[in-house]
Amino acid sequence: MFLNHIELRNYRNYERIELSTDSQVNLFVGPNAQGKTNLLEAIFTLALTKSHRTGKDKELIGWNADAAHIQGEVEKKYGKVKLDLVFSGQGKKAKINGLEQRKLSDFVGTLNVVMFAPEDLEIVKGTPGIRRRFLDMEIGQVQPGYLHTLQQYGKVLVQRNNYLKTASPGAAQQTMLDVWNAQLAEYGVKIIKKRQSFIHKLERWAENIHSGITAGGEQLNIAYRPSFELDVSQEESVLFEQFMIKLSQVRDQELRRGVTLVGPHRDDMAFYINGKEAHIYGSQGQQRTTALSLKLAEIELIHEEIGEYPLLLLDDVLSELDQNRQTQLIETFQRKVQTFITTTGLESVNLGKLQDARVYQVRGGQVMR
Ligand SMILES: Nc1ncnc2c1ncn2[C@@H]1O[C@H](COP(=O)(O)OP(=O)(O)OP(=O)(O)O)[C@@H](O)[C@H]1O
Repeated sequence: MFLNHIELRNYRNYERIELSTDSQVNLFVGPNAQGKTNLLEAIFTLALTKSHRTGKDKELIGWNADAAHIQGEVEKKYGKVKLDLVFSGQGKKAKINGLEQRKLSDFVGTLNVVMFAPEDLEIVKGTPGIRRRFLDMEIGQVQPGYLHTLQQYGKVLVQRNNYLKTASPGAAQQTMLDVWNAQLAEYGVKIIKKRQSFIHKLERWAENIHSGITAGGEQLNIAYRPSFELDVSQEESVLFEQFMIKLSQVRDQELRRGVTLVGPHRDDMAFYINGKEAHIYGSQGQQRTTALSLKLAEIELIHEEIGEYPLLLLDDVLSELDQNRQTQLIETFQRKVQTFITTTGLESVNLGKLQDARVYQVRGGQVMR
């Protein structure tokens, strides 16, 4: 797919810009704090209705404004689609070709993107919460129904936690808890199955790509780590039973602590290089290569799932990569993927490989060709 055009109004430090982005490779150059990341963030947000760097939508609205607007025209296999997204004090509104979408999950997935930024190293090094966010955002892009299930699970989790905090001992309490348990397990198992399938496919691509980048020197494996011992390859009905048994086993502990101790909200995933966990034993370079392999794998995975390549957004990462990894990255996208790159200077970019790039200067919320 291809982003033809983007328009921002009161989005972070952009009061108003209209940009035609009709080139395969778009390079945004400028000093620090001028709005380069904000621009990529806007494209990412137009795809997922959420920023990659904040969970607080309010931060996206320009300081002197009440609402932020992002509009874009996307060229897809079946034709052009116009996307509109508005953030305001009342929440967010999303339109596809002028038609307001009742559920945001119906909007997500129209535009697909893969972002690679320095902080992606945290997917390998950081906390389980960062990996869950990565999983959820990526699965949600290709299977919008997943986000709906995730929301339902989140609602049950909040209510169940509230109940656990206030419950007094007795038979009535057990009956009520049984109701919450069944709902938690029903949505939880759906999430677990989707995560398992996504990680399995991601591993297939990432293993290959990683081996290519390291000239066959390193084998990358990815493992799903559910919050309790579970054979995730089993059918949903079997997993449901196992989940319910686990909930009954941790019941007293949960009542004491007033919080749900097992379920997808505590899942994790692990990366192994030549059999050793990258998080613990990997060098900074190996961890960075792992993050890069993951991102490149995502591009292929999205293509496999939806039949079109996503946009690739590279935020200030080229200068961090050595020549070999830069070449691998450029060669991957040059053939098939529309790419948006930010950099503070062209000297760190392998321009020989980016002959047809369109270069834009970014200064204080203005973008010039
Ligand atoms: N809601 C907002 N309203 C107005 N300006 C904002 C808002 N949020 C951030 N900014 C401004 O945006 C600028 C940062 O832009 P951005 O993060 O895109 O920088 P950048 O060009 O990518 O720089 P770097 O190369 O350092 O990453 C800062 O000047 C910041 O004050």
